[in-house]
Amino acid sequence: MSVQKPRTLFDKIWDAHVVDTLPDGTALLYIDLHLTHEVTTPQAYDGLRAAGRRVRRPDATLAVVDHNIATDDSRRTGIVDPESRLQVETLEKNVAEFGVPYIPLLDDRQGIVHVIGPELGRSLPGMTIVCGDSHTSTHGAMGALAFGIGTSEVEHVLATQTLLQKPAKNMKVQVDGNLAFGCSGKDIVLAIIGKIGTAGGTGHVIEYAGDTIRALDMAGRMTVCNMTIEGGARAGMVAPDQTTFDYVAQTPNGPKGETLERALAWWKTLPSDPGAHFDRVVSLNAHEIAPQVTWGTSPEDVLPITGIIPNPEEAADEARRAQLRRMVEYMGLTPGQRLQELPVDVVFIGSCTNSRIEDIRAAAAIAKGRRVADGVRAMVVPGSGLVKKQAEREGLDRILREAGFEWREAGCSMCLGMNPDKLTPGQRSASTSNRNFEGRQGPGGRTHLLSPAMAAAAAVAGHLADVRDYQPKEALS
Ligand SMILES: CC(C)[C@H](C(=O)O)[C@@H](O)C(=O)O
Ligand code: SF4
Repeated sequence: MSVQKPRTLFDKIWDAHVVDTLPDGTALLYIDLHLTHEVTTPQAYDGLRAAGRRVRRPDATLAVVDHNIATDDSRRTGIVDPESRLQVETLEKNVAEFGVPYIPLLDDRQGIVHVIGPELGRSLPGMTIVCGDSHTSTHGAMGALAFGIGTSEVEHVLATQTLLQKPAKNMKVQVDGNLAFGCSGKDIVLAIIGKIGTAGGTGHVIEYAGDTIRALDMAGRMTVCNMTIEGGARAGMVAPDQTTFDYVAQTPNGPKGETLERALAWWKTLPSDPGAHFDRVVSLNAHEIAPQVTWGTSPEDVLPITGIIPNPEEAADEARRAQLRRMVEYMGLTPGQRLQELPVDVVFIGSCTNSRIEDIRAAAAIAKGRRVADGVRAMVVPGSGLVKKQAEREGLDRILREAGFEWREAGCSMCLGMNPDKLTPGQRSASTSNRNFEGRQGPGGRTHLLSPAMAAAAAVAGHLADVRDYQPKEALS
């Protein structure tokens, strides 16, 4: 009798989706869900049109607009910027022509593609999920194999519902122990990237394991998987468990009844087998994680909030010294300065990393009974219309507005400079997004990445602050 080799979660999903394998190991994978947005689809549809092809499975494809749209009332009267307007109009024309389901801008379900997939119950355990967007790794939190693809691959998936993929190596990131007050999924993933570096996951799919990960809610797991891509890995995933199943059961479009029962029977077989081989294992102790904040222009340049700006001259080699000098200069910093002394101009709570209801609750808990500091612009941008409605039902919008935060409509917003929400040159932001390279939030803008609770603390303090000094004053409700 042959005994099957123990397999990882990644191996199992991969094996279940292989249509064919080439001698070099490259596989043609079946794709269960193709999420799409306005930025990376125009050429793909042009390609289909030129070849006279149709979309193979519109029912397994979903389109939404998120990057190029305004997050204030102006969205109701049309997009002002001609380039952004063209992107959105092009998507609308393409989905109509090819019969692809589309969530329009003014629909309640509209939102950031990586928020709405799980929320609607479209991103499910065991699936292969792709999108022409690097942060597709977010959906791995569902126990799915989810990764970003390029525009030519978008065309390939639209036409065939399959994708060519080289096999990846397995990496396990094991996090154990209780998280301290003020720490969240964001602090975990920033600490991981600080440890492994932005190239640390190259060629690997990361499975997050350990009791700290198990204790995270789905939003926390999505935050961790979301930033996996910033650690260089191809995808991040968390094995599905009761937390996942309970989440799926309450989604509007997830499987129900007997279909759900059958799905559950398979989903429960997905977690990595005991003894499954991981090419690399990295371990972290949650007790050692303090609230994190990036100081430089890469997510790996991260420190506990109690840290000080490093001195570039102390770096080991000239290349790193030059890099650090440039970062210190661009970010307008002085070596030896305490992170907590840095005044912020803008606080952005949003993005596919941290715009779910749990993130907004975390920010509101710190903001309640406090005021945004004078001269600080603080904005909260829910990840979807449904998150926004839920927050409003809970009265979180009122708490945040009373504290002086702007309460906006769903979209990518100030995560990237592709819509009216931008930093102006020299502005410093505390941002719950995932990228901090030069100009990411607008030309000349300076970004510090942190968690929603830390962002709210910065907003009320007027400078980067330790959320542990800003314990909630009152319960949320
Ligand atoms: C516009 C899109 C292609 C891009 C990505 O792939 O990540 C964007 O979402 C981002 O976060 O920079
Ligand atoms: S919120 Fe930011 S990271 Fe996420 S998809 Fe939009 S632009 Fe990309």
